[in-house]
Amino acid sequence: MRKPFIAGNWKLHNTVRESLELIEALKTSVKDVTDREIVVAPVFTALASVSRALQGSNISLAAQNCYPAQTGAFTGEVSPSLLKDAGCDYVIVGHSERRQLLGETDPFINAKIRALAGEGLGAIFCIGETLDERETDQTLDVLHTQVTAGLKEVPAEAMARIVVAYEPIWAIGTGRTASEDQAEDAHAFIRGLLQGLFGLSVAQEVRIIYGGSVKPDNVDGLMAQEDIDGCLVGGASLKAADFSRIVQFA
Ligand SMILES: O=C(CO)COP(=O)(O)O
Repeated sequence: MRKPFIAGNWKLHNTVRESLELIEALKTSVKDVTDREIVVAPVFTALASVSRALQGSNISLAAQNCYPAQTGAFTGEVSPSLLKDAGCDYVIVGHSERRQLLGETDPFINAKIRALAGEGLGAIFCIGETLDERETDQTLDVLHTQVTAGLKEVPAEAMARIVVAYEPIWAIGTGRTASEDQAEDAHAFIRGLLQGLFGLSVAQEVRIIYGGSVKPDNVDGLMAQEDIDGCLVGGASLKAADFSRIVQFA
């Protein structure tokens, strides 16, 4: 039985004060939820404060990025061990915004996932196709490449802490969600890829979550699909009422 995993990716939003206001509102509205894993990913500068505010709550903390080395001459970068020290349980890796805007490649993303696994941290591993790739029937090829390259040489034991996020790029921030069938087809395909890489029992345990314009009014239908185990929410995670409704999907 896969526990639903609902994560809010705050992207480049919210000062420390705004982050704390959002967290206080969210803590109150989801305090009775026990059957779902709830995660928020603030900006780096708010991690320590949000971590303190989350102590004793049912919400976990994620960072939005990491560098695949623990220490060294890497100006401006942050390592998995420092993120763990700051209170993080998860790190988002491979987000399409970083792939597209910052040129992150599959091997680099793979190195981050292995570094996180080595530190015992979870990864929220994002994959997904562009609109052009979908329209030219390349979606499954793209997902195949991203999954096999991103999870190369990742130990099967680490998969218990890795959540795969299917985020079709054309659905991110556009208000255009993948249909329930489109999302379910992609998720079932990804689960099959995981089975090929790690075997049936691992594939059945890994949470595969959907991201791309998830809102209070479409979450219930998405979550009703067999292979959709949660959501990675951008815009709607910045409003406590919307995110709390998404967490408490029907
Ligand atoms: O990129 C996303 C989450 O990582 C999705 O963003 P939106 O929910 O704003 O479409």
